[in-house]
Parts: sequence; C-alpha cells; structure tokens
Amino acid sequence: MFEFFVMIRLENISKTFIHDKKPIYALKNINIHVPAGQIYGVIGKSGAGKSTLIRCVNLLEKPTSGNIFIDNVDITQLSNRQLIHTRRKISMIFQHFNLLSSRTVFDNIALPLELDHTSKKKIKEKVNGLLELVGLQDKADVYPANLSGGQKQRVAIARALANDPKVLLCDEATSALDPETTRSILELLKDINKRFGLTILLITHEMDVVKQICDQVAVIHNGELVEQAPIGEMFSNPKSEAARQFIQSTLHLNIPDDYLHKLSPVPDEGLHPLLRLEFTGVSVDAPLLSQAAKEFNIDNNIISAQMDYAGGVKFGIMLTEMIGSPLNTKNAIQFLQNNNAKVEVLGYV
Ligand SMILES: Nc1ncnc2c1ncn2[C@@H]1O[C@H](COP(=O)(O)OP(=O)(O)OP(=O)(O)O)[C@@H](O)[C@H]1O
Repeated sequence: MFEFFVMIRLENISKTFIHDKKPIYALKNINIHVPAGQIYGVIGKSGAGKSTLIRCVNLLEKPTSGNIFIDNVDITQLSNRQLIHTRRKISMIFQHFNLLSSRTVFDNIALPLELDHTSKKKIKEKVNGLLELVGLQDKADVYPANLSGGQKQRVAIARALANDPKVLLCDEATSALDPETTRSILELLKDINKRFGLTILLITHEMDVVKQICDQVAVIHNGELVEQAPIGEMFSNPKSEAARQFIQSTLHLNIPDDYLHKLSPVPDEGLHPLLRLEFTGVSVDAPLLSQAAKEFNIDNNIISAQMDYAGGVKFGIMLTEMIGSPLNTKNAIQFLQNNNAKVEVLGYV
C-alpha cells in the first residue's frame, strides 16, 4: 500500500504550565501526523491549547513530555546548536506579522538570509523572487508602517520562505485581517503549498479558514485532541460536539424577527413546530423533506436555508415550519432523525 511520508509527527505531546503553584494541563497526550505537502489545520476555541501546540512544534515551547519528529528527526533530542540549524527548515508566521519596523520590506525578507551569511548578490536575487511571489515588487523600499495588514502578512510569508523551509507554521495568520484579505492570504498559502510542496500546519479558531485551504483538520478542546479527519470526512460526519459546533459556525441562519415574536416555547392548539435542520453527507442529498411530506401527510414551509461545500462534501442548515397534526409532525421528525438529519425544535409558531 502507498504510504505517505510524514513530515511532522507529534507523539504523546503534553504540556503542563504551573501557575500560582497549580498545574494547568494545556496539552494532554496529543498525537498528530502531518503528511509531507499537506495543509493541516488545528482548530479550537480560545484557551484550547492551539498556540501552545504550534509553539511546541518548533520548540519555542518545550513540551513537558512527548517527542516531535520533523522530517524524521526527533528535535526534542537535539543539542541547542543542532536545533538552531534544524529550525531554519521550520518557518513561522504570526497573527501580528512580527516584522521589524526599522527595516524596509526588502530588508525584512533578507534578514534570515543575512543571518545565514548568504552573499549580497544571492540575497538580492532571492528577495526579488520572493517579492514577486507575494506580489509586492513595488514595495521593496517601503517600511512596514506604510503597509496594509494583508501586505504585512505577505512580507512575513516572503520572509518565512527565504530559507526554503520544509515546514511552515501559521499561528492565527489571518485573524487580524478582514474577510477579503483573509481569502487572498489563504489563496497565497495554498499556491505556495502546491508550487513548492511545502507542508503547512496552521492553527485557527475559524472553521472558514479550515474549510478554505486545509486537507485535514484536528479539533482540540481543553488540551485534548478530540477528533481528526480529512476535511470532507469531518464535514460529512463530525463525531464530536466540538467539531459539530465549528461546522455550524460556518453557516449563519437567523430566525426572522416576526417568527421570533410569535415563537412559543410550548406546543399549543393551532401552532406548528419551528425546526432547525442540519444536513451533512448522505442526508443532504436525499429528498428527505418531500419523502416526509408524502409519508406523514405534513407540509414544510421553508423559511430559510443555507448550503455549503467543503472537501467535496455538501452540508447545510434549514429553518422550516412543519405543518401537520401533532402525531404526524412527531413521526416526521423521527423519520428525519432516522435518516441522519439533526433536528432541533426551536419552538412553536
Ligand atoms: N506561559 C503560560 N503560563 C501559564 N499558563 C499558560 C501559559 N501559556 C498558556 N497557558 C494556559 O494554557 C492553556 C492553553 O493556552 P493557549 O494559549 O495554548 O490556548 P489557545 O487555544 O491558543 O487560546 P487563544 O486562541 O486564546 O490564544 C490556557 O489555559 C492558558 O491559560
């Protein structure tokens, strides 16, 4: 069988901080394998342990226990000198860009090459190539203060690529950017990933980011890895509540005001259930609503719906008023649930 070469392998990584003499278990036994050339996302809420995790990958943070293999080398076992050498192959970009304000764009990108004692001629060639790659040829002599957020992140990406890394770590790299700039930065990362086969590990709290560029995703919650899967599999069949919530966060559906006003929490004569339906994977393609309508003699008044697409999988949510007798609506709801749709009764209208 064809085996992927694993570029980043985290084995049983735990990290415990001591705060006020009490332990904080930031990471608990995390195992992640990132195949070479993949974009791998780690998603979690604030405080889940994402930053700690990504900082462990280049040993900015030393794990309390566990091993980290990059390109088959256990970097937890390296001497400081060896680590400096290996770290050149593990680049990182940050939420707040971390550019040097006293250096021009050109000189920011040149910095890792200068530290590597590269000749001036080679630096010029390399930096000009990188400026072109990130679309900032005309900004070489500009200082970071005069750039937009998206341009700053482009400079940071160019700087991160200067040493021809094998791995790029992205620490909430688009969290400070507006949605359109976020999209263009993610497209740039995807382009770089494809062009150079660069392995990218990113952390984020936004499923939209994962949806746009990741091949695989892991969900961490309270320092534990609760689920990991290829992106299509995660969206079609999320197994943990945390994953389900992140998927839902990419779909936005509000109850219209007039429905909110008349919504009653309890059933009553003449009122019908207002349902929030979630469809993923198999349930999204089946004509479940019309089947339910025929089989149970009910009507569905669809108020709003949103469908989306990630990793080759469709998923979506719908707000609908189900009109029929109490027994028929109860049976129809059961039918939908039996067919992998998630049904929530929001109230009665
Ligand atoms: N240097 C530290 N000392 C003590 N506790 C820490 C330290 N760094 C992180 N923690 C704790 O470890 C846990 C995980 O923090 P971490 O910053 O990794 O989470 P996160 O998922 O990146 O959150 P956010 O998205 O808010 O940055 C939190 O409870 C945090 O308070």
